Amino acid sequence: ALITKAEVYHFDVVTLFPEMFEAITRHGITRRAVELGLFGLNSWNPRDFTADKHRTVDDRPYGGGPGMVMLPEPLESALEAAKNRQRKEGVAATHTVYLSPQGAALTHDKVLELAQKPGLVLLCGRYEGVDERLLDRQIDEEISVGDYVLSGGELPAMVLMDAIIRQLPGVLNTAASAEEDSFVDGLLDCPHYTRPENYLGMSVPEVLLSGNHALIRRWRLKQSLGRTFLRRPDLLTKRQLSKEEARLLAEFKADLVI
Ligand SMILES: Nc1nonc1C(=O)NC1CCNCC1
Repeated sequence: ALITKAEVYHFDVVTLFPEMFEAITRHGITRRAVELGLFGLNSWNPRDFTADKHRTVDDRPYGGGPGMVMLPEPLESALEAAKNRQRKEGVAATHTVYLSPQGAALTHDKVLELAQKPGLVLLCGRYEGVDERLLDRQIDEEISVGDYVLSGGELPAMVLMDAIIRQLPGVLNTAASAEEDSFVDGLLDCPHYTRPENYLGMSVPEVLLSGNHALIRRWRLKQSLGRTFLRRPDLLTKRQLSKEEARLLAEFKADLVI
């Protein structure tokens, strides 16, 4: 098939720790994607937008209490610089996401939705958080990667970026996108095996050595259904099962030693 010129996805990240993002630009699939020019990443450090000698980016909270809050002015300037860069790169309507536990839980559907845009501005918080007036002015959407507290928004930002990058055309080869599909169709992945055939006395399920691709497909689907039932029954409530899937799940349950 003719490979169309893939558009570049533009990330502009506001962060006190830009070096952290080497975790995705210098390794693996995402490194290859940036080298192929499938996405671009610019970072904007609020410290570079301070006006005082000490390059202050945080201060004590009004109302007292522990910890510090990020000052709005350096963030405002850094976000404006980030948005200007997005517009220069041709992103007509910028979309700014703030990563925080107060955001909506990140889902695969949200990843797909954001991957359709031409780019994103990502605000990474540190300390207790960010002055609410900055968020009111600047943030289109708040997203959480889970109900636990991290030291900064950088790792959540990289989780979101990685998931988006994998959706961009030209990033995943067919094998990797097959892996993606198996996961994405709302079920947990099946078990995987590779050499040696006998590992410390443990063998590989016979069906996988049979070369019977119909049986192998069926076994894998049954394992995905069974694992989802055992480990994440909540996912099953959200997913219609085909007649074949319902039958395979029933078989899996019957095989369980109760
Ligand atoms: N969970 C999270 N999903 O997105 N961000 C998350 C987070 O824990 N952020 C920290 C919250 C405390 N201040 C520093 C940042």
